[in-house]
Amino acid sequence: MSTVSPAEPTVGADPGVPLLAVRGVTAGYRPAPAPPILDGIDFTVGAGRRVAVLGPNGGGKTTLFRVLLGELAPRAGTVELARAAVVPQTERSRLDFPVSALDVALMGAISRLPWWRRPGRAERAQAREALAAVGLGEHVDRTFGDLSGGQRQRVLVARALVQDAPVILLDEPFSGLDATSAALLEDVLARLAAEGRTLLIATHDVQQARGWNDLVLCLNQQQIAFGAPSLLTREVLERTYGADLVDIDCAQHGPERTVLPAHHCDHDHGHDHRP
Ligand SMILES: Nc1ncnc2c1ncn2[C@@H]1O[C@H](COP(=O)(O)OP(=O)(O)OP(=O)(O)O)[C@@H](O)[C@H]1O
Repeated sequence: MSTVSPAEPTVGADPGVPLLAVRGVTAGYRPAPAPPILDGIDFTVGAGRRVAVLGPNGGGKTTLFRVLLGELAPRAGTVELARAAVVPQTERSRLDFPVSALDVALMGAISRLPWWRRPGRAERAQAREALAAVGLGEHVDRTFGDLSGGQRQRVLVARALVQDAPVILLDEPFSGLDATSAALLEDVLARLAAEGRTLLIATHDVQQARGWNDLVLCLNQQQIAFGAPSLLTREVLERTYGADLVDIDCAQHGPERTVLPAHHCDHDHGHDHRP
């Protein structure tokens, strides 16, 4: 499923009917001859899969998501997907708007409704259901900005559920969450995958990606590798993270886990400790 030759970026195909197919994509913010931000991206993913999208800062994870959402047209190549919803980084959400968790989840209905229809009773019921599905049934009327980071992240997952998209893109959803909040979110994501949704999850946590035992996509402007987490060898991690890779000798990572991206060691800092 994977090779790691730099001259020949990995082309990956997840067996089964693809829900998402990215074929030979090159993309950038400025036209050629400016170098592209992403080059030679080529993978397919079937239903019900979690894909950990790994890469250094500036490696192109968010840019790939923008291409998948149709916000950035590729310079070359094609993207085929039914419909995608995005769960953005919560730090980028406005927290000073006086909106409730229900209001935020309800925003997911707007993209599905014709322009003349405002969300009504059916959509409100759906938003409540989505909030209950992410474990926030008791918090529908709470102000979004007053919720913890983990709760806000789950409200944004509920909004994506209301959009009813088969593919959900999550941009570093675990960033800043403490262990309890991260575990709650992990459970929600595992359930969504079990229901047949495909999740692309940008993360800096290589160990977490290994733990899911699903799929990993390693990006460093080029596609370094795509396939099962077993491909996360030292060589692949070196090519993915380059200078960001550090040798770890702390006991918690075990003797076989001697290299990790630098962010991994920082991921306990700055946590929001409300679940
Ligand atoms: N709107 C933009 N216009 C021009 N360049 C951009 C724009 N957005 C991102 N870039 C550049 O594209 C490159 C890839 O950025 P991107 O945000 O996709 O990386 P990332 O892997 O998501 O990084 P991080 O882990 O830091 O979020 C970076 O060099 C960045 O400066």
